[in-house]
Amino acid sequence: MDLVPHSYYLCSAEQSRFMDEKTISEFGIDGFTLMEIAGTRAADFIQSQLPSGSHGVFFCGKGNNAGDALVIARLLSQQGFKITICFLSGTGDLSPDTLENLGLLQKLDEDIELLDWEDFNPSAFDFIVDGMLGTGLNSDVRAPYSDAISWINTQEVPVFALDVPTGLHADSGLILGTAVQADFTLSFGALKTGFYLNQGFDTSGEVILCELSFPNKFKKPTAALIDRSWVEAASPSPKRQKHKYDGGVLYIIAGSEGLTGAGILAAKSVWSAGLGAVVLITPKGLLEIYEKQLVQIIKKPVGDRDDVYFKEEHVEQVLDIIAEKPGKVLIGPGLGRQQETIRFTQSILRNFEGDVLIDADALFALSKMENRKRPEGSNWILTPHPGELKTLFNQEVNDDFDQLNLTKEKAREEKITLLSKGMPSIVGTETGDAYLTGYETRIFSRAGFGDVLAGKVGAYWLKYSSSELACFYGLLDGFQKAQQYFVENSGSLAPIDII
Ligand SMILES: NC(=O)C1=CN([C@@H]2O[C@H](COP(=O)(O)OP(=O)(O)OC[C@H]3O[C@@H](n4cnc5c(N)ncnc54)[C@H](O)[C@@H]3O)[C@@H](O)[C@H]2O)[C@@H](O)CC1
Ligand SMILES: [K+]
Repeated sequence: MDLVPHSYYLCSAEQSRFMDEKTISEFGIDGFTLMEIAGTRAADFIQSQLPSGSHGVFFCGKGNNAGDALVIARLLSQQGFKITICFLSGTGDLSPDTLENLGLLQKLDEDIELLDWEDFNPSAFDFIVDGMLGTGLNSDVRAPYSDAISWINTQEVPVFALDVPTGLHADSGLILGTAVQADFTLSFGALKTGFYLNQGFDTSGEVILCELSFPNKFKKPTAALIDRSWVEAASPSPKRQKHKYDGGVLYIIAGSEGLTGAGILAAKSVWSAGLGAVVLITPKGLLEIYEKQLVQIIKKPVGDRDDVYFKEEHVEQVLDIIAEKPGKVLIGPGLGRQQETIRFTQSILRNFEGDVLIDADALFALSKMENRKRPEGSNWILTPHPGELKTLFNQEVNDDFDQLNLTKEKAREEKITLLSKGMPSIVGTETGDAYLTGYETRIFSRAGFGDVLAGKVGAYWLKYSSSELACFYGLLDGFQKAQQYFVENSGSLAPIDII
């Protein structure tokens, strides 16, 4: 996680509380000051979005989330905004800092409307601020909070959620009962994992990080967001190649009768990432197809003319080929699930002491393997989709939060790099770190895109020698190509064209 700027860290509610408490008790900045900073940053943002004189309604609970809302209300009232504040649980039981902020608000001369939910009279507001519940949410949202949420979600004016949209679980991104549908979420101190998991992506709107004064040493994130800016800054400059084999060769072991498309997509994807040294290993019976489709790419046939899928008897030959030049292996796309192919794949995985990217049908073969120990000196990247992840580790994955936890846990336990495809896509590393995409990646689950992604990951693995960077670039570039294709072709999908 050393390479990641802190603004890309993703934290849980507990980690947010931890940073808060440590900053207050050990570092010496009190909670009231932190609340003032949070509110100031949020007020600046809201002000930048709206004309002065706008009328906002601020929904407040009784915890510190409401305190943030009261700071914002106070600051905006001084800038010509009209303010209505609606308390969901009255004002008799406010947290100490929130109560203090209510006191400050009442000292102002401005005409600020303060009322309880029972007296709330829906009228035309220009914007809504959600200061009901933040990281303190601990169960399904109760009335009257749920009633307020129902009303908020029918309004067409901008909704600014403070820290977390009320009802969204900050860790899992699951909606507890009901949740505020935010246009903007102003997240304090650190981004939350829940914005990018499960319903979080569709509930949080645009996420804005409002930095607080938490010292970096207290930041212990659950994961980090993958972003091109820091990924590029963290990449070593690729070694200048004199010869096309200098960076090593990517050997692709793919394809079977009826599934040659997967091998073609993967090989073209590697090629288009600018990697010249690609060798496609194929059963001899399929060579003709590849000769027509992959003119630029070197093919090495194994077995006999009537072999149209890999068999155990090809293992020796394949091991000899991949030992010819230094490089890495991509195994899986379109291999098929014949018993003989499964045994072939397992034997390669058991015997090859090098770097292997395991995808698609090779993941299936791996999941059927009794002893899954990696050979000494080998490094593995696995790229399962959610179904393959379940089969591989024989565990239920009910939602994205499970997927994040399982990906982290298994990557660390098995000392592998796990790129778990889905929305979001999650990368788990052998050191126990996790990274996830904060953008639309559902496209990778469409037929063909998995092969394109595997090709890209393989190419970048060779280029940078880092399995993590390989996964990040695969996800960034694969997505960029797919998105570009979508725009140009108004949504129709044909992966063969996007590589
Ligand atoms: N120093 C601090 O503590 C800071 C806190 N900050 C803010 O404080 C928030 C956390 O404050 P709190 O821990 O007080 O928690 P919240 O303000 O999120 O809410 C806690 C209150 O909500 C009630 N509650 C929990 N679940 C409920 C449900 N399902 N239905 C109805 N009521 C429910 C609890 O009984 C409790 O009274 C953060 O999200 C952030 O907005 C920021 O101001 C930064 C500084
Ligand atoms: K909130």
